[in-house]
Amino acid sequence: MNVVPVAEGFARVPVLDVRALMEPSSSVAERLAVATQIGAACRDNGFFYIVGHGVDAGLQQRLEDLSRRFFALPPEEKRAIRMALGGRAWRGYFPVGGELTSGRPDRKEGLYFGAELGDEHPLVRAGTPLHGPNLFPREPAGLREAVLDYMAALTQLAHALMRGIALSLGLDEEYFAARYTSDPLVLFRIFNYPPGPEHADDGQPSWGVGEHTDYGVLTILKQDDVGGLQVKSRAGGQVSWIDAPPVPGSFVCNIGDMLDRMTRGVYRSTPHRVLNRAGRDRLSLPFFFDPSWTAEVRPIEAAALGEAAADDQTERWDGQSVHAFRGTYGDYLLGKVGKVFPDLRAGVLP
Ligand SMILES: O=C(O)CCC(=O)C(=O)O
Ligand SMILES: [Fe+2]
Repeated sequence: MNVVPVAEGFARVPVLDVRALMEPSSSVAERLAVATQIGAACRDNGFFYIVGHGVDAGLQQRLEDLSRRFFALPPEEKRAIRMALGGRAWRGYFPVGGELTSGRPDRKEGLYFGAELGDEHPLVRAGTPLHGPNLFPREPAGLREAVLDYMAALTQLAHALMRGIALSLGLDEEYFAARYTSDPLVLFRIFNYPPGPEHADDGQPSWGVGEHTDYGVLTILKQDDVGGLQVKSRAGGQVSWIDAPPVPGSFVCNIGDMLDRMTRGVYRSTPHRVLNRAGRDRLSLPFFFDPSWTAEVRPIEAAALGEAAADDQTERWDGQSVHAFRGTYGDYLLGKVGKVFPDLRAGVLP
């Protein structure tokens, strides 16, 4: 496996070539070599770039171009698919300031999507939050197909990466699929971070997204060439914020709370945040690969894991423990998303 050389300054978010996980013809040794690199990154900062992922560059470009065209539409056209119209499925458009992190509005607008499920799907019929049909805009034409094709491609990629993560923990390659992700909860977002003053009226930085961790298992993020993503590093026992700048052709991967929980803190869900200082719009497209809604996520009993890490509840961005929680992944997620969109919560959540 090749580790792509990176310039000084962002060497601490490593760039990994994951080709061997994508190709059925690769040898066990080749797959293990990638897995070892992934394992090291997960034990270190919990963030890594991937290349050699095989996701079609033309599809990515098409999605990026169409997304820019959507955000450039007049506000009333974007509001035609506002999230309030998505109901329990929790889909659609929200304007700048419409989403909160730790109670503060983020300086971003965005589109929420998920697996496209019709009314006949059992979870939709049962009124399960975050499941249902997407709200696609009329304009620009083709955005619907691009989003659906991209979600399909990233779902395949996520399954392959989960096989690598399983190998990295000394587990059977199908460990996660067999227990949690054969029917994953897939959530996909397209964000536009507009330029603006670096500080809000109260003197705080004007975060595009405030400090947070992701909730599920694995996040695969496509970002444009603007930059602004920062990762909380604990390298050498020191807490510092390091940049995860754009690397052409790559995705940024990071692990979520459920993998932190499963590994008893050995693989941490690392806090991150975004500040767009570039003076132009920043586009980012996070894809969240989560356990199925009804899964109860349990610690892995594996010798490979060694000692559990200490619970980091007191240091966590929201003061919550990912280890003490009892219930299904759906329960966990609802507790989180209700805080992100308090207005919507009142209308659609149980
Ligand atoms: O836009 C980014 O770079 C990160 C977005 C993010 O962290 C999230 O949506 O969870
Ligand atoms: Fe995130």
